Amino acid sequence: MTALLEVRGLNAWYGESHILHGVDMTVREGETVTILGRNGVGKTTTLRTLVGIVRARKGQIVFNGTDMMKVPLHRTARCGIGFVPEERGIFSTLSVMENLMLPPQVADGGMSLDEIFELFPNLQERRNSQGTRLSGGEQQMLAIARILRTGVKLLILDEPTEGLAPVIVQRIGEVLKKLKERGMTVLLVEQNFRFASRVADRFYLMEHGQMVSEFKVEELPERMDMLHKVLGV
Ligand SMILES: Nc1ncnc2c1ncn2[C@@H]1O[C@H](COP(=O)(O)OP(=O)(O)OP(=O)(O)O)[C@@H](O)[C@H]1O
Repeated sequence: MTALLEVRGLNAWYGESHILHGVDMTVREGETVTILGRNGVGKTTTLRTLVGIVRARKGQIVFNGTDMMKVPLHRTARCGIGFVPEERGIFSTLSVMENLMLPPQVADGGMSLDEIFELFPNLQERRNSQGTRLSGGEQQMLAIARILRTGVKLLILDEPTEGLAPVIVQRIGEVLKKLKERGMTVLLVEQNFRFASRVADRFYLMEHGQMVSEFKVEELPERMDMLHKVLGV
């Protein structure tokens, strides 16, 4: 598999606070990769730095052949990276339908409304509901659906299952599996280890602003002792 995203020696700062200390990671085309780690180690900051929200950064980010260090935040989606933040980023005063009609198509391969509603039947039922009236799970699905409309090649998700009921978590897992079948590449941060172990092909474990370990899903059994110690899973 070819590397879609290559990150080398990535450092990032919030003001004086040095948060990322040389992050190295690779995401290959079609893979689902999960970043694991305790609270506060820099997982969210890694995603925010990759997409260019955190600009105080140093190092290399190459995506699909483009040097992302030179790309302003508003051009990130055009380059093919879509980001769903923890707070989801939908327009809560607009309806489901309006939220789905707004995102610009940035590349070929953006999903049609029919495809979106096939993947998220509940969004079709709620098509006229305002964002604020949606459940947490529906909001998360709408946030993902909005990104899928654009045609990006890499979907980045920050804790997509946070605060959601087990049945909804399972639905999101099914969505990610279907996206994988379509060839989508996904990078996510996830605290829910059970969920992550079902959807991911590969994991990075993060500590103190660096990736300290990298392993495939097949290697999970032999890593469980270490993960138990670090994450308490
Ligand atoms: N906007 C900010 N300004 C200053 N410091 C921040 C900011 N956001 C996060 N931090 C700090 O950066 C460090 C890394 O935070 P980050 O959110 O990336 O961690 P995380 O691994 O995603 O953990 P969590 O699961 O708790 O979000 C923490 O020490 C946090 O307090």
